[in-house]
Amino acid sequence: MNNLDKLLEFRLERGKLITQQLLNKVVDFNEEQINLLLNRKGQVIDYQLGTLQTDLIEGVRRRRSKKRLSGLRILVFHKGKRRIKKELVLKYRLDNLTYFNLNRQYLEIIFPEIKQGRLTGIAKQQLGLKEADTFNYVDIVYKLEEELSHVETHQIKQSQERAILVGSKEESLKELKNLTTTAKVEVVTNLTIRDRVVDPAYYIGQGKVSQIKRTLINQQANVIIFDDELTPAQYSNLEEGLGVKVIDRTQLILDIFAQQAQTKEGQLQVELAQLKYLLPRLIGQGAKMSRLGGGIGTRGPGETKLEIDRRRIRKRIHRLKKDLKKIRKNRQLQRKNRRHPVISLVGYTNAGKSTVMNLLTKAEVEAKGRLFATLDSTLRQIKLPIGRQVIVSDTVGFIKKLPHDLIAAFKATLEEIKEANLLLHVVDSSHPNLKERMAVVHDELEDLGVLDKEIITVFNKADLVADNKLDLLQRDYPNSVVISALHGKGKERLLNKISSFIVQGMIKVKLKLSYDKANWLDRIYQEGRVLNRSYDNQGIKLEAQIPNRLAAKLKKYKI
Ligand SMILES: Nc1nc2c(ncn2[C@@H]2O[C@H](COP(=O)(O)OP(=O)(O)OP(=O)(O)O)[C@@H](O)[C@H]2O)c(=O)[nH]1
Ligand SMILES: [Mg+2]
Repeated sequence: MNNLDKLLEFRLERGKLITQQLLNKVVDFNEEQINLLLNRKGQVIDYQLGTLQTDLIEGVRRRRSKKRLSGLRILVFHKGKRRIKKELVLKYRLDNLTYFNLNRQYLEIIFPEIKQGRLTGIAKQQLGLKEADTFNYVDIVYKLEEELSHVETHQIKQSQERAILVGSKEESLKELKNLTTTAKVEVVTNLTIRDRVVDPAYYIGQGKVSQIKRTLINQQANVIIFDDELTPAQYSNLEEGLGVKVIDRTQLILDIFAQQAQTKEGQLQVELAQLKYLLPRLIGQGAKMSRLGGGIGTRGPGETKLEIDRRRIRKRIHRLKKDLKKIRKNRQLQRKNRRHPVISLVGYTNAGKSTVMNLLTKAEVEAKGRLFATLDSTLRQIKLPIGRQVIVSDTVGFIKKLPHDLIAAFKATLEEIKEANLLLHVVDSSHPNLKERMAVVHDELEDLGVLDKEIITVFNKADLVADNKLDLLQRDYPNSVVISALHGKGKERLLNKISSFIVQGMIKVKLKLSYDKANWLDRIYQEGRVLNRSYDNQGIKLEAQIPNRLAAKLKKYKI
């Protein structure tokens, strides 16, 4: 047995990058460079001396599934000179490529980087020997493989999509048009179906189907967007009958959500909602799983799409739920430690919530004038003129016919509302249908079980509305404020209204705290307002306006 062949007897503990024993052996050989090929079980499969060459891995049987990494990694021992072979990592989908510097005793680990289910580059990490001992690389491999299994449900090919909109109500169609433009898709025309001749198989009557067909050709459109939710059968019939991609309102909204989700949590939520929506639509379609192409931009049943089976989607859904749970738990913890009252901005999409948030906090929350510009709740702390700190949270906008599944998917954002002490219902007062929109928001709030909370109605965009209309609104809604967030008008009125609500929940107390209880002082300052304070040799005397809750805790210090 060649002396070096002894290396093949090595088996590292699963997940370990390197062990002292292996290192000792390698040092014994005193070679310039030794490259080892290992499997995920930790067995050394092959070795090579000198510069790292492809043939170390070339002949080895690898996993074929593109949805996993190869299960192989390369460990290189070198004495300072090395050239990182990034292409090896990508070509062979290595779990990682690790360089150990024998002179300086540290590791460089090269992991593949995966985005949207594809290997896109590499990520580097350095570790000392000690850290390496507790480092489990397999954890990372699993994370990466998770990413590899990402199901692509969304891909917009901007400027290529030309859509025909189909719906039965004028007003709703207008909104659908807005949504479509927000999704960066061109609307070529819309068709209203009035006295609908219903053919359950097609959702619309046969006559309409032929009309759409003609319009498709005349207008060179390639997508049809329906204002209502379609059943799986209607989808597949319509797609077959019309020969173009068919999308419904829910999918369109999901598409927009997918484009606009910013945070990890938001992205996970959207993906979950998309998959949940798609899953039942795959069932019963047999081989025609083209729906997986999902939203806009995907044309026809691409062969690769067919490979994606339901089992994988279910697995992904499971994983997403787990990840979201983790994130939410974290959030809850943060929330528990929160001492300040929370004020949530709610309202119809595009009402100006984020602009109000900006006005109140001077923060740069995205206020874009697109629908659903805000998908993740954003929190900011502000100090009211009465000296009290509060947290303001911006949330995702409501919309008519927002599918319930979606509401559920956005639970985390909406949970913020459940925790709120006060809701600011922001209304675009310039909108002709503002009352209907207010009702939509109320319905959703009712569903969330938060209607018992104090609500201040904020009539925004006052600059666009005649004074007499504003007067009427204020008469109808006594607990309201008129503002123009964009122009900074009415900020004081709004702050005063919020302050008076906050003060309602507070009482004035006189306290005496001995110096060893002075730590309460912090809390009193944070949550309340100190009106008077004096010191003597026994302690601190205070007069303060504090929340009832806190007052109860401080009962024994009352004077
Ligand atoms: N004229 C006028 N426009 C306003 C006012 N407040 C907001 N806007 C505009 O209304 C549009 C929507 O504002 P946002 O603050 O993004 O609305 P939002 O409610 O946060 O919308 P989503 O996050 O999509 O639900 C933007 O173009 C704002 O500039 C206002 O007081 N007057
Ligand atoms: Mg917003």
